[in-house]
Amino acid sequence: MLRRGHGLISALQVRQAHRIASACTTCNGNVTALRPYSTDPQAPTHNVAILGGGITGLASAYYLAKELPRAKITIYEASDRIGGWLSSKRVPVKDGTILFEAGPRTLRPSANGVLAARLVQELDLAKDTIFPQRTSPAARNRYVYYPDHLVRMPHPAFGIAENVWSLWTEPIFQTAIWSGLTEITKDARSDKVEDESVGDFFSRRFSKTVVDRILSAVLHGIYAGDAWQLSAKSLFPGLWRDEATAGSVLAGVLKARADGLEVTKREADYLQEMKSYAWDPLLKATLKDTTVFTFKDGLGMLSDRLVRHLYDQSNVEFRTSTPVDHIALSEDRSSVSIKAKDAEQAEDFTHVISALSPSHLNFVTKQAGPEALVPHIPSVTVMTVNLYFRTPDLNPPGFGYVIPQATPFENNPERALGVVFDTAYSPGPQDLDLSNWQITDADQLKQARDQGQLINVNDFAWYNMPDRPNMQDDVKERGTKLTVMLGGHWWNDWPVFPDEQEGLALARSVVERHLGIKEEPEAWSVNMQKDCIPQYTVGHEQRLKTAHNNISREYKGRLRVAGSWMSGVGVNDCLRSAYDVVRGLRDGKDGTGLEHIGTNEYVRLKPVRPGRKVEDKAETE
Ligand SMILES: C=Cc1c2[nH]c(c1C)Cc1[nH]c(c(CCC(=O)O)c1C)Cc1[nH]c(c(C)c1CCC(=O)O)Cc1[nH]c(c(C)c1C=C)C2
Repeated sequence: MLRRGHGLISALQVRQAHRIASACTTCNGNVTALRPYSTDPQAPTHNVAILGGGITGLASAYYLAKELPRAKITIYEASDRIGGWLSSKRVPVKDGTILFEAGPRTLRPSANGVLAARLVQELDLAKDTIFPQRTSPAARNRYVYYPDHLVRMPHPAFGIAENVWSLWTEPIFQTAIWSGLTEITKDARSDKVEDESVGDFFSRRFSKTVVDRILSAVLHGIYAGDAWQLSAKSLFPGLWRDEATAGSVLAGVLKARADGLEVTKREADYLQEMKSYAWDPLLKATLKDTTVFTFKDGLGMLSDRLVRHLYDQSNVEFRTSTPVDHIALSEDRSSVSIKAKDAEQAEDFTHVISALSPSHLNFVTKQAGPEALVPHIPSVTVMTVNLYFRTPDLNPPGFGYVIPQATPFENNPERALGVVFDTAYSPGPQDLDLSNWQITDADQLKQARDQGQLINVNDFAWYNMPDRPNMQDDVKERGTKLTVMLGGHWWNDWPVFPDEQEGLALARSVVERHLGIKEEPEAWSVNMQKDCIPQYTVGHEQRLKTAHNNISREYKGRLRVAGSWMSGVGVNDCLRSAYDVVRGLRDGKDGTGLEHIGTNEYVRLKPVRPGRKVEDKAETE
């Protein structure tokens, strides 16, 4: 069995271990001197095992330590690495180092993302955060590749003329306006329809062309999934309900504008709670000006910082390289025993939080097949290929582009899902040069900082006005960094996936065809993210209800679940499910983490009055 210190060392990449060693006041820079686990003088109230050391497991441990400070917490992770899909690495290039993200790369500070923003404050990450402004091209310019070129999606900031011209002339928008205008005239679905695919739902309400050319692109960018398989009820619960209650999606949206948005009671309570948070005023102001944010060493900084924070808690133990073989409820139902693969004996815990995928959970509960604890939830594999080119500005300014299902095969034979323009998220060497600044008076900026005011330079909000902005790519000359996303549902039936060299060749072929980039990349990285995105296919809600009933019946509140397979596949959603599962445990309910699924209690939020700023709206909602 691994003790706390040993577990930590093997848990982290060398870079992480060094960071922790230097940050930990009790370690004297020597990782082997990290103190072993020590118990609280007062008996622990709960003895909780967390299965899985990805972002959900880490966040669950974090919220547990906060909400139940006397709980003993043990984190089991099968691999020798903590952090799961969050995977950032620094790569050398000729004139410095650049940062490659294999998985998610940005976070939104709204809705479930308020939790991420709170972690920025609580883990003292604000000074390492990069805040692209909501007016920046990274935030505004989003492209879709259809049928053979990039189309910039309309945005109020581009003006009526450009937006109308684009809507009128681009084939991607064919039928979009007319189907939007006539949506309200279409019959509502029958009460008997329990769920249907996003494709079927939007085809009925709007048009098939809208699904194939626009919506499927959006779904690629989030789920890497197939519009004709994903569930309308689970992905668009608000619109699904609008059709049932208001007769049409448009009528529902108009009603929400007039009378206020209808949300579940649980959601309203969460939003209320988020509103009362004690924000650092400067961070709050900075976040209001931001739609996405990231960190100077990538999103991996979030998991690193969580690990460091947890390590400092005497009641938290990491067990890495420790796959769990099975778990079982004790006969008197007072505990769950966990048997790790190489352990001689099982260990008892009062509660277990599983941050595992459904198939892993079924494996450890020995309830797979027809007896599965959690019904099968499919997932897709995404290959991300990071490319770094010496020449700057090889892509148009913006966030990147997604490729819809309707893009003809000859224009996307690689079956790419999209390309992210990573250089847009981070200041570059040009931002160090004062003469490049939109505001050049540094003294004035510093004065503003001292008064706690927000400081924006070029496209970024500079939290606390550092002498040097946070940059992901530490280079003398700016280059172009892109990530090509391949696979997803396109690879569903493939018996084998491309290897590294094939992935690189596919990605280069994509950027040559779509962006005209023929240059040899100076650095690259191919990352196979096997089964990384769960697919909420038609009937997903029913599967979650079944899972809830099974877990509740078999484990009587002793086993609870969290993760990306239930109510959202993003990092923010993982944080939210961790937050909720811990609060369920704290409140002592006989919950599973899935008790909210299909709840029918709705409340109406206050309507947003015209003229009110969007950001104020986000905060209230
Ligand atoms: C590994 C690839 C991923 C793809 N989607 C996700 C991942 C991790 C998950 C995801 N992506 C987005 C959302 C919406 C919520 C949000 O936080 O914005 C979710 C849940 C949006 C998004 N899509 C792309 C980016 C850069 C973002 C912002 C969030 C992030 O950094 O992941 C680009 C993109 N992601 C995927 C594809 C195919 C794609 C194409 C350009 C798949």
